[in-house]
Amino acid sequence: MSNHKRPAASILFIFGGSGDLNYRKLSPALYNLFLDDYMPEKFAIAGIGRSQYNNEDYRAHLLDGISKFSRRKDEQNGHWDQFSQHVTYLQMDADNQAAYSKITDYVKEKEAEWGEHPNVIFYLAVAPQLVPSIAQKLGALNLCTDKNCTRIVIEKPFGHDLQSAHDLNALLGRLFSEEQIYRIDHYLGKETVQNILALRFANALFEPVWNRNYIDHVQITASETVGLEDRAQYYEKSGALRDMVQNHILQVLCMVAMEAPVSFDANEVRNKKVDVLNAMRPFTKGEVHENAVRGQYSSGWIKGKEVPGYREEKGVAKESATETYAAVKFHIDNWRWQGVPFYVRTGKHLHQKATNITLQFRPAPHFAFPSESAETWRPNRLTISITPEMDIRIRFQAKRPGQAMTLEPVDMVFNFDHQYGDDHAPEAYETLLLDVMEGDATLFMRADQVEAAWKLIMPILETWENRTPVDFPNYAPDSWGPEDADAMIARDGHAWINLSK
Ligand SMILES: NC(=O)C1=CN([C@@H]2O[C@H](COP(=O)(O)OP(=O)(O)OC[C@H]3O[C@@H](n4cnc5c(N)ncnc54)[C@H](OP(=O)(O)O)[C@@H]3O)[C@@H](O)[C@H]2O)C=CC1
Ligand SMILES: O=C1O[C@H](COP(=O)(O)O)[C@@H](O)[C@H](O)[C@H]1O
Repeated sequence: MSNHKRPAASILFIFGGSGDLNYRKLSPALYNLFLDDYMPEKFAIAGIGRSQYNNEDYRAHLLDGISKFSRRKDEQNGHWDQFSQHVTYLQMDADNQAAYSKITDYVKEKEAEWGEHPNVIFYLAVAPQLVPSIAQKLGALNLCTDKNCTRIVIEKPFGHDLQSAHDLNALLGRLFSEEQIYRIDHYLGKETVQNILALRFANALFEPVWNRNYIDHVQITASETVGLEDRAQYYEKSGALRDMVQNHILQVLCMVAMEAPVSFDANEVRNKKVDVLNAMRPFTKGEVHENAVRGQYSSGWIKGKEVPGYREEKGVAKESATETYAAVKFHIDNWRWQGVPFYVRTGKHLHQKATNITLQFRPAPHFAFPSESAETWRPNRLTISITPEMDIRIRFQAKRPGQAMTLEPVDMVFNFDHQYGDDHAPEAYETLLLDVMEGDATLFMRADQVEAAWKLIMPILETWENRTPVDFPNYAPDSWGPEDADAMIARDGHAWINLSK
């Protein structure tokens, strides 16, 4: 979030250095930061895992990931060779406290080499059950007297429910100060998500209409065409509500609904966001049915490919009740948003990969045009497309050329690619890793935010867990989800907005 300069000397220890997240996302992000001259002048990256690698093999493994997943590949111009000299592999079992001497030794070695004490960043890209034990062992190292130079980054999922998130926060709070803890939500690192703040708070144009007086309702969609993708072990215990709504969607909703921050200080922005979560109306268990819909995909076809139903996927229980789709109608009980429903939905194997937010406006107070022109009239909309399309569009009425007063909805569009070219945007993990090195936590979730989000969805989770879904599977691949979700929004006289490409 800050205007970036090069961070101070830093060592990044990546627990899970041999894992998938590091291979596909973290290493490519660090490499791109290096190419863009954002890495500190003095830096070291140490991947940690039990798998066997020497430094050379490990670097070759990461280069393979970069060649497949980085937005910029190794272009044989010597950059990779320079970057890879900063990369080391530490083979160790994170369950073994004695092995952590490898970390302290490495820090001492770098201190001696660089003649200064670096920031020490621990990135926990490991399964959530390992996090408490690693955090405890790191806490016991007492690595630096100035606490703020040690930082710990925690990947999602942060807890499985309110209680486990609370317990994890309590544990981390005993070992580190809140300023040292960076809870990742990669959506917050997306350019288009950060741009919501610019749109709202750097322009005078939108704020006067950004409220219940002008906005009829808000929709947030995060639809995916992919299915389970071999992630049964994680997803069977998670489901769409935990995987996408509790974190990404609620964080995006907060950015749409928050009050203007006084500054972009990390705590000021996060205070304003948590105010939204605290103002959101919790459901009683009796209200869940009216306000939340779950779904699970059947077998079928998507984009010309035959796919199994969720219950037939590898590692999934035959009678699995895990939802691969969730839609919820939220209410925010404050002056700005009273009476404005926020409809959110997400799902796997849906018709389109699209994450977007639409604010639909109320009609103009008086319609003075000939009655025939009402037929083509459509409500104003402001749509922010986050991924894969990256644009902001405003739909308004225009007069179609001709002698008759015929109204027609047209779009005014700001498209990131057209404006900046298509290699403009850093990946979310680039932004977030740079922020961690700089010590800027604005785009990370604070303890109270995470718990407020869990608190909100707990009644839905508990209701669903106690009631077996009788109608699963209830939507076909390549569709827009279960009919019940259409019925939920239709009861309010609305329909889901499916943007066409
Ligand atoms: N992959 C992704 O795209 C995303 C992942 N995440 C989150 O990131 C985390 C990691 O996911 P992912 O990379 O996919 O998982 P993987 O299973 O691919 O990697 C797990 C890593 O943990 C290491 N590990 C496990 N046990 C130990 C141990 N006792 N000591 C040392 N290292 C150990 C493994 O190393 P080794 O086997 O060598 O010991 C491996 O490097 C999860 O919390 C996941 O939810 C979040 C968003 C996206
Ligand atoms: O965190 C997650 O996000 C991805 C979707 O992310 P996106 O950046 O591609 O929109 C989702 O597929 C995954 O299930 C979830 O864990």
